[in-house]
Amino acid sequence: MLNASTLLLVTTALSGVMLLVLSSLDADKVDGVSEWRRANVLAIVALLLFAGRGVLPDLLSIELANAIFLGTITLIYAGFRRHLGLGLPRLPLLLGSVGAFAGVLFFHYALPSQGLRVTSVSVYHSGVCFAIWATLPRSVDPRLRYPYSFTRNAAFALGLGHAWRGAFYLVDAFMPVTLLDAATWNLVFFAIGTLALPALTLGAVMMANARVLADTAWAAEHDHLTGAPTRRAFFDVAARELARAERSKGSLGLLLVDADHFKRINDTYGHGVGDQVLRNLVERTGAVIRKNDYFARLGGEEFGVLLPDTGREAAVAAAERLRMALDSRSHGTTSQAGVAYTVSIGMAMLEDGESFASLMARADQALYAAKAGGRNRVVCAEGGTEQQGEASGHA
Ligand SMILES: Nc1nc2c(ncn2[C@@H]2O[C@H](COP(=O)(O)OP(=O)(O)OP(=O)(O)O)[C@@H](O)[C@H]2O)c(=O)[nH]1
Repeated sequence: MLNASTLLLVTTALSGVMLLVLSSLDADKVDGVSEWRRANVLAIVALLLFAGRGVLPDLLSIELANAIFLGTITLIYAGFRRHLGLGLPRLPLLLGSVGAFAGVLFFHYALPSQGLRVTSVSVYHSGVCFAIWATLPRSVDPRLRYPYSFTRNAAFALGLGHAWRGAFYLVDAFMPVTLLDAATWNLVFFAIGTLALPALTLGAVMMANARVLADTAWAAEHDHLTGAPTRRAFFDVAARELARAERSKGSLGLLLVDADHFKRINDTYGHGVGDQVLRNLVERTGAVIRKNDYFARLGGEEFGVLLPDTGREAAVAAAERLRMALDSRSHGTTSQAGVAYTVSIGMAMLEDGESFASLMARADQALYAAKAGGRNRVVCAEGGTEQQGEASGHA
């Protein structure tokens, strides 16, 4: 038969399991994990003290147990705030927890009422659960959506549960209640009180795992130096765009962008400045291309831009606009790296039934022609051969 003592032991075991799961996460890499861990350690201590009611002195099984339990929910909340990069509203938490603990003391020694002690503690727990619910954002990266909505919903349900628990014991404030009583309502409210922590920790673990996976996926798809998408991501997007263009009989343009005399920049100013030039190139390109265009670092100082749904003329104009935006000499400024640089661009338009490898090869030939033609220019490939000078820039 289920009774409160069994529930206490099950919840203690659950907190132990949560602690083990949290230990598998790197606290240095995931913000909030150390707070969640400490909360579960404290929960185990508090639950064991609650279970010792009648055996241990009241000071331990009531005052100390409740004080620690107030600390656990506070730490869980602190973990969520830190995980989201937010500061902690210390004053409301301090006032709330001190108020709840004062209630425990008052309704133990001044006006003894087990029910009102439960109400004092429940009001604080309810407030913190609603604060967690309000803190977690609704719109997040799709990869984080499920863990966030699970945790928000759990926090909201627990906030309601605690509020109900507080109100229930407020109404029957002076009825003799024993916390470890097996009465049905008592058990339900007891479960709400004790299972809140494992439920919120489960949400926290799911959020932390999703964050680690999302960060890993981001790192695999983005270049460490410039933050631009990688060659691998570029080819994935290119395959999708090629299929889409074929299906809708739409047009697809490709630009290969290569920094001019980059070796000279490295040799003259050092690799650090070369790196800054690459970052600057990525930043400026991001500001010039349209939202629908896709830009990636293909390797070294070479970049690719996919121009979906773009006709030839518009693609030429986009390439020329990009070349000019990257030519710091043309508007009399230098890059943030402190050195002027230019780029050459090879452009090709997808032809009927053409593979992406062939499109790349034609854009590459056009880029080669742009370099051979004096650099700082755009050359467009035409069918199997490139057309020089159609949109050439200044040499
Ligand atoms: N600083 C820095 N340099 C890089 C990076 N990746 C590649 N490079 C350098 O880029 C230079 C490319 O040199 P080249 O292929 O000779 O081309 P280039 O000097 O730009 O000459 P053109 O392309 O013909 O105008 C090499 O010196 C590489 O070491 C990087 O991430 N950072």
